[in-house]
Amino acid sequence: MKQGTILVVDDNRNILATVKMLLEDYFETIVAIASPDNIPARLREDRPDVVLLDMNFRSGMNSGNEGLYWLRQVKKLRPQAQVVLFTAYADIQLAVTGLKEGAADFVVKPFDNAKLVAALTDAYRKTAGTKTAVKAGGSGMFWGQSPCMQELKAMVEKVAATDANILITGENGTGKEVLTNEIHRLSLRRDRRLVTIDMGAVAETLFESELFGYVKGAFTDAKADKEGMFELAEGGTLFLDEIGNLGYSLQAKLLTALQRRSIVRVGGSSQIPIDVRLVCATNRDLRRMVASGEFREDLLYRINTIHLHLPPLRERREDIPALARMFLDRYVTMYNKPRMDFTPAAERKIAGLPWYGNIRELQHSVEKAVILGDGRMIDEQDIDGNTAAAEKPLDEVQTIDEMERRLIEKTLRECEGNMSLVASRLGVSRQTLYNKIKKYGL
Ligand SMILES: Nc1ncnc2c1ncn2[C@@H]1O[C@H](COP(=O)(O)OP(=O)(O)OP(=O)(O)O)[C@@H](O)[C@H]1O
Repeated sequence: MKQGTILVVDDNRNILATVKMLLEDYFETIVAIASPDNIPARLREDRPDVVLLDMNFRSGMNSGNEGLYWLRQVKKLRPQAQVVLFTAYADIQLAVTGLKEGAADFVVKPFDNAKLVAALTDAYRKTAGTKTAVKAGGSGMFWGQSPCMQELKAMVEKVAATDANILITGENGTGKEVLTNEIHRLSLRRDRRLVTIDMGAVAETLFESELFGYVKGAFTDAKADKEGMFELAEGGTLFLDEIGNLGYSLQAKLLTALQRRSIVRVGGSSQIPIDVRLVCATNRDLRRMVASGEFREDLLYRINTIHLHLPPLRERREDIPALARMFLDRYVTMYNKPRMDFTPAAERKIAGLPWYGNIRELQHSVEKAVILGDGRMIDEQDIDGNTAAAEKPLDEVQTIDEMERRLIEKTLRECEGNMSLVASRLGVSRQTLYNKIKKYGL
């Protein structure tokens, strides 16, 4: 299925033509321009979801700074568009600066077709939240068979079509954004936009104008009226990611907008009615934040009409093998590799690791194994299980509980999940071991 609009900007006409042809299977509308000077007009008229932006134009400003300049322009004129930078190998440092300034990704020239398509379709998914036709394997929500995920699925199917506000909680990498995309896809608002805003990434000073827009003259840079995220999401879904990072005073402003179902642009006076379905996500404990005075209780009630919790991967271990296999198939296709498989030892290792970075970590680990693998089999040493938390040095461990958990985890890894062996090594009964595994969510 072809979806979305992409703007491709590159002064090399050969590249422009090649990329255009390549993307025809993936994007509904492709606008290709050779001169960056036309960017503002194209943003206004074509309203692209994704911009593929060359970092080095032959004329004009030197040393790739022109690319950064245009990145900032796009972010200013059309903040909801995702920008993927197209860079020469020598410009990688520049691309990294670009990422810090809000680019979604970068692709190095000479480019690999599959990687370029994956970067652009992923970027589109971030804006549109729909299941994009990524030929190399697809990237929708994988539910798994674990009872907790099946329960969650049933709940999502029940509530997606309502307009109830939803709060999604879960550790990093558990799939809160993927779930939001799924909710939007299943909702009656699926033909309208899913607008995402990362509360952690928006400077406090810009929050109001990002969310509510502004009128011309509201501040020095306000050269024209601009709609904010609420208006952009009109009729659709507004996804406020990392809601726990929203400053206390700004929480009141958000609450007011939600209560009144209308917003006032910064510097404006008229109330603009809004019809959005709100989905918020956080990895923080908002109840605890309420108790410590960091989060407004009234806002919490407003945003969590329905609460969905995504369990960490280690609490639904039965889903790990199928997820790993799905990522294996995806990356084998994406990187044009011959058919690959896991050895039984690799399967055991994957099933036994704690995956503190959850699905994101598992995905990256499999991707890395596929990229680096040169045979048909992925063995246990190809699976990178050095999770951040597992790497935490022992002298940073603060509590006896944490020490115990670490020891059990380490032994589980070493014994590849063989419970009897783990229990005997640790000098406890199997039942005690099970109780502790449950207690620590291993
Ligand atoms: N159910 C799923 N099926 C397929 N892929 C998934 C699923 N959940 C997560 N992923 C993949 O894992 C990665 C992390 O997902 P996502 O960004 O949705 O997590 P998150 O909980 O929002 O993370 P964070 O809190 O760090 O922002 C993404 O690359 C996504 O494609």
